[in-house]
Amino acid sequence: MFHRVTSNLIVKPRVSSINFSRLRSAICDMSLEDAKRIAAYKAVDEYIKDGMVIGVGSGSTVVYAVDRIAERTKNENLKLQCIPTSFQARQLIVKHKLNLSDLEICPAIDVCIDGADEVDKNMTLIKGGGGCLLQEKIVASCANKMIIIADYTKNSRQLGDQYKKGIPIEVVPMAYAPIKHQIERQFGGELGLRMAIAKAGPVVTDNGNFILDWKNYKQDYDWAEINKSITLIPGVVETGLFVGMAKKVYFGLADGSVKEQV
Ligand SMILES: O=C(CO)[C@H](O)[C@H](O)COP(=O)(O)O
Repeated sequence: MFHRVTSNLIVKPRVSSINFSRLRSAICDMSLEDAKRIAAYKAVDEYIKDGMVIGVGSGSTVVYAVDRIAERTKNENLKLQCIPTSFQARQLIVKHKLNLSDLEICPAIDVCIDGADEVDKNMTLIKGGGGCLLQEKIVASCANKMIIIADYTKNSRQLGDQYKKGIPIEVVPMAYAPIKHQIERQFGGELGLRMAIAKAGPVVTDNGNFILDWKNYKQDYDWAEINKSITLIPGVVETGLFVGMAKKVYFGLADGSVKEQV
């Protein structure tokens, strides 16, 4: 950076007092939130119809979808039944005074709208960044259509290109160590027990389980096969690999448009 020289004084330009990295991150955060919102609104407007049973996913992008569902429910007097995929989703449904239901009452879901941590070119997903993968997979498996909403950072060619926190695997607590060793031995990479932030010890899921995050895996795996093999290990409850489940993905882009992947 050049400085103005006045007499013998070096005067730093005022602009040097701006913290550019904070400014950049503020701008990026804003456009990322906008990207989530436009994807969520478009998906809700295109898929949610009066009388439907809907699956409500988890995460920060789903918050916008529920905002839109609530707005449309009020304006259009929609009659919807909402099945949550997590404690968070349940709270969102209750907060917006939407009809809360469950799989016992409504075992068949019309549309499930959920977020994702990464989406590859075949629409294989990594989910579970928020630790809700088990209920998310159960609810999605009951849905006629699973619709994904995400910002542009989730759009990937191969799993692992964008999302670096690993593939979540929900496990029964007593089995986490042998499962970790078996997956590392059989498939490579490293698995780490997900630790809580505002609590000492591991994250405990809504179902009372632990989460192992699998990093440094081979990126060109056949994910359907890997998913099958891992779920067969005793103590594994579910993986965050969603293979062949998503019907359509809406990516909110930084320029304000929405890209659709089918
Ligand atoms: O799978 C999930 C939670 O278990 C979320 O859908 C995923 O983590 C995406 O979250 P966000 O919309 O906050 O990026």
